[in-house]
Amino acid sequence: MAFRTARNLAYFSNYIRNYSTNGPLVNVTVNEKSGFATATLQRPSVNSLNLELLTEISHTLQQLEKNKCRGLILTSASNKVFSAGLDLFELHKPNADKIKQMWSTLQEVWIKLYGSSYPTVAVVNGHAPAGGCMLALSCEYRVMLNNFIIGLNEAQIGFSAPMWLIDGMRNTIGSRQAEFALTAGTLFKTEEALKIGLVDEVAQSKEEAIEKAEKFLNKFAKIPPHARSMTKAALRGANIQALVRNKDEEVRSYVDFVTDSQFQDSLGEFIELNLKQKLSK
Ligand SMILES: CCCCC/C=C\CCCC/C=C/C(=O)SCCNC(=O)CCNC(=O)[C@H](O)C(C)(C)COP(=O)(O)OP(=O)(O)OC[C@H]1O[C@@H](n2cnc3c(N)ncnc32)[C@H](O)[C@@H]1OP(=O)(O)O
Repeated sequence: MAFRTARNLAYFSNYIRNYSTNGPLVNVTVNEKSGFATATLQRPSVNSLNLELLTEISHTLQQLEKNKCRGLILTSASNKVFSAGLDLFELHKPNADKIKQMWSTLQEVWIKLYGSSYPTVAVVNGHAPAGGCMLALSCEYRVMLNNFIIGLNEAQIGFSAPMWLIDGMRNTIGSRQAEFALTAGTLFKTEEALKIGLVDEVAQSKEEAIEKAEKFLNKFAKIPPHARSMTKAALRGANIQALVRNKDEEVRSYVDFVTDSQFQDSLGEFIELNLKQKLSK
C-alpha cells in the first residue's frame, strides 16, 4: 500500500509536486500527515471547463488512482466560482473534432471521479452551475460556502443533462426532487441546496469547509480500503457501466446536437443575456 511508509509518502508527494508543475490548471498538494490530496482548479477566471482543463482534471484523477490516494478534496482557487460549467464560448460555433474530444473527456472525468476507489469531497467555495454541479455531484460529500448557487440549469440553456448526470442527481437528492430540479433547471442557493440534500454541510469559510471535508475523509480511517471501494463500486457501478456502454453513441449525439443551428441560436441568446463577455459578431 502506498503511504504505509514515510518513504512512500515522500515519493508520492514529490511525484505530485512534479506533476503539479506540469499542470497549470489544476494544482495538487498532498497533506503529508493525513495523505489527503487537495486538487485546486485554477483556470481563470471561473474554471469554465474547456478541453485543456478537462484533460488536466482527467490526468490528475488517473495519477491519484494510480498512487492509491487516501482521499481527495476538490476545490477552486477562485473565491467566487467553484466552476461555471462547460466553457460556453468553446461550444459556440465549435470545431466538431474539438468538441468531440471535449465531450469524451468530460465523460472520462465523470467515470474517474464518480467511480474513484478513494473517498472524495467537494469543497464548493463558489458558484457551481451545470458542469460545476456535475463535478461536485461526482464526489461523495459536498461542503458548500454560503451565498452561492449550485444546480443543473441545462434546461434553461436549451438542452437536457445527459443520463449519467441525471443518475448522479437522482442518487443524491432522490427521484422526486431531481425531477423538479432538472425539468426547471433550478439553481439553488446554498441553504436551499442543504435542505434538499444537494449539499451535505454549509461552512462559513474555506478553512472551516476544509476541516469538515477532512473530518468526512477521516471517517474511513479504520475501514479497510478495499471493502470501502468495493461497496462504492457496488453502489455506483451500474450507472458507470451504463455510460461506458453508451459512450461513443453519446459523443456522436452530443456533437450533432451542439453543431445544430437551433442549439447554436439558443446558446448565442443565452450568452448575450447571461454572460458579461459577449460574442464577437
Ligand atoms: C446525448 C446528447 C446530450 C446533449 C446534451 C448537451 C449538453 C449537456 C451538457 C451537460 C453538462 C454540462 C453543461 C454545462 O456546464 S453548460 C454551462 C452552463 N453554465 C452556466 O450557465 C454558467 C453561466 N455563468 C454564470 O451564471 C455566472 O458567470 C457565474 C458562474 C454564476 C459567476 O457569476 P459572476 O461571479 O457574477 O461572474 P461573471 O458572470 O461576471 O463571469 C465572469 C467571467 O466568466 C465568464 N463566464 C462565466 N460563465 C462562463 C462559462 N460557462 N463559459 C465561459 N465563460 C464564462 C463571463 O463571461 C465573464 O467573463 P469576463 O471576465 O471576460 O467578462
